[in-house]
Amino acid sequence: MSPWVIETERLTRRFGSKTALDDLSLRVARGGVHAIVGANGAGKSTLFRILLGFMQPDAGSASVLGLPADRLRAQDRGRIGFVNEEHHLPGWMPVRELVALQHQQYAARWREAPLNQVLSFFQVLPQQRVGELSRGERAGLSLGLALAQGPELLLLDEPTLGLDVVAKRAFLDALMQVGLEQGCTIIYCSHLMDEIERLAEQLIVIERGRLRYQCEPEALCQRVRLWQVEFPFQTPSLRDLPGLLSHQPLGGLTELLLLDQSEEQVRAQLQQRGAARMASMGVSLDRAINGLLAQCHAGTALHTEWA
Ligand SMILES: Nc1ncnc2c1ncn2[C@@H]1O[C@H](COP(=O)(O)OP(=O)(O)OP(=O)(O)O)[C@@H](O)[C@H]1O
Repeated sequence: MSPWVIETERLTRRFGSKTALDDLSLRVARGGVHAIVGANGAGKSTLFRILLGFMQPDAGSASVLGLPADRLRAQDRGRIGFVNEEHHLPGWMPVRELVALQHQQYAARWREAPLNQVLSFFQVLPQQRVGELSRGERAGLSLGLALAQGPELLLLDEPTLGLDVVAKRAFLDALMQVGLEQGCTIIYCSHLMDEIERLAEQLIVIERGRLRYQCEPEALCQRVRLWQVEFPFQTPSLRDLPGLLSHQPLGGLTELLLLDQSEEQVRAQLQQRGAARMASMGVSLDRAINGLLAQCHAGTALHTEWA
């Protein structure tokens, strides 16, 4: 059995002049929750579409559960659960009928218990029509159906988009309680840092269709430091500062986020630029990821890469 739940090799997908995935080589080990983060348009949904066999790459290859993604059979697809923010479900159908239909389709692996657990979590009733459900309840139903498939891999593409804080918490609680109990690998794509912070055991950062970082959240936090610096005269240009992720004024100070720099190097660099006083501190995961994404948006070159 392949140790990788997902493996892509130089995966490339273009849309006209846009390159959504650019030579993306990625390996995801089985088990746990892996969060994919990236700026808007980084290629996350395109990657999911290819992994699910909904779209073909222009070059490179992708395999899921050790099988080529472009040749998944119906029974292989049944091993992969998918939930996205749209929760495409037939509105006219009563929940009971939809559940029966899915049960029929995934009979071999069907697990009623996680579905019932999620439905009671969201207080969804069997006789309700899907179209009458609130957005949060539909999200719960989508998750419940995906879990009932008994998936080995669960792909979640911004599943809590548009949910209020209570529904979001209920969704994540259900996911953690039920999804992880089932032992499936969860790949979670989100822009919401509180969710990433709560769920992710591994982080995958994609920038413009390329893999930039794959590491544990704590490892990323250790690599990013926040500096508060006082420039008594004019603030110099900081664009060429090694490891710079972002900078912004804060009162009379300048705040800098720097990646992979030693204290001594930074102090020397800042003193050269006229800094009078400076202090450095650790950052939360939220801040570290936001710094990386800000840098991705700015399109500045990385001084270090690890992927
Ligand atoms: N069907 C399509 N036709 C044309 N361009 C597309 C299509 N699908 C995606 N793209 C382009 O490919 C790039 C990657 O899109 P994708 O949806 O994969 O990004 P994403 O990381 O999921 O973004 P977001 O976080 O905003 O959802 C974008 O520039 C997008 O405009």
